[in-house]
Amino acid sequence: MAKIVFESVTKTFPGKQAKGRRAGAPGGGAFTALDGVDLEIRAGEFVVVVGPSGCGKSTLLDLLGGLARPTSGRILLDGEPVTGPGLDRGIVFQQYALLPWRTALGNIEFGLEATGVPRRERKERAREFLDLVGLAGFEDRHPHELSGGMRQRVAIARSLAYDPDVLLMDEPFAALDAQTRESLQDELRRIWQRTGKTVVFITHGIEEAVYLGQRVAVMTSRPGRIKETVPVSFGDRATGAGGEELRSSPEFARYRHEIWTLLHDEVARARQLEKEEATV
Ligand SMILES: Nc1ncnc2c1ncn2[C@@H]1O[C@H](COP(=O)(O)OP(=O)(O)OP(=O)(O)O)[C@@H](O)[C@H]1O
Repeated sequence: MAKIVFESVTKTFPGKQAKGRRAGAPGGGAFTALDGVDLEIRAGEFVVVVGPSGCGKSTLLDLLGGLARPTSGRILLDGEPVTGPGLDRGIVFQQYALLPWRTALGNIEFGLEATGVPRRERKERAREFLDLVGLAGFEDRHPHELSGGMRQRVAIARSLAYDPDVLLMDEPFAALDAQTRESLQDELRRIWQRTGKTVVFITHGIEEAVYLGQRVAVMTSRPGRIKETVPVSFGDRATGAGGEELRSSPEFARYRHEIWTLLHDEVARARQLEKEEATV
């Protein structure tokens, strides 16, 4: 049984740009962000979702996180429909969403308070996860005393600490500089391999998608659907190859080109749509 199933998931929002002639706006004031999304994700799989701006990637993740409900269709998690947020899913956003008045350790502990873990155990577990993301020694720093990359590490540790089965990540590294982003990508892959979590990761970056994903799901422009999913595997990953070696390999370039080609038409279509809207 698949861990996560999207079954003909459609999401419309009321009252936005009701231009009858557009596919994304069927009239009556409704705006269709997602239209018949079908996707299955296996337990322990790392799936990356890419698509043009505004195609509904975040909406897809919000629905899976239970932060919003589909207009039609359903999302199953372990065979059960998702009806709201739950501790079985951890979410990491682009913005760190850390509590500024709490230390790094305190922020991770905060995530555990809702789970009923006893206080002493909370502290221990928070330390363990701070260690896992490479921040041992930074327990007592407040968010403003940490770099962007470190803050995002704390956010990841906070999501992992309460041991969700599924990690949902919405462009978590987008605001970081290239070097920090690449080192966090390595870190995330290592954590994923070690913990066996199911990861659904959204990005704009084709290279990031190829580097991270076991499968890359490419979405159409608005209204969003899954256009194609591309399985990604590198022969030498098993031998521990990563970083520059992998990024500069011919296999990597082939995947990057394949996904770029799939995205290209969709991005052009999305731009055209934006232009038309700006002139109406
Ligand atoms: N609560 C809402 N009410 C109305 N429209 C919304 C709402 N949330 C999202 N939308 C619209 O739905 C569409 C899809 O938005 P979404 O944020 O999911 O796209 P995205 O692919 O994540 O975009 P980006 O890549 O730019 O972050 C957009 O046109 C957005 O304006």
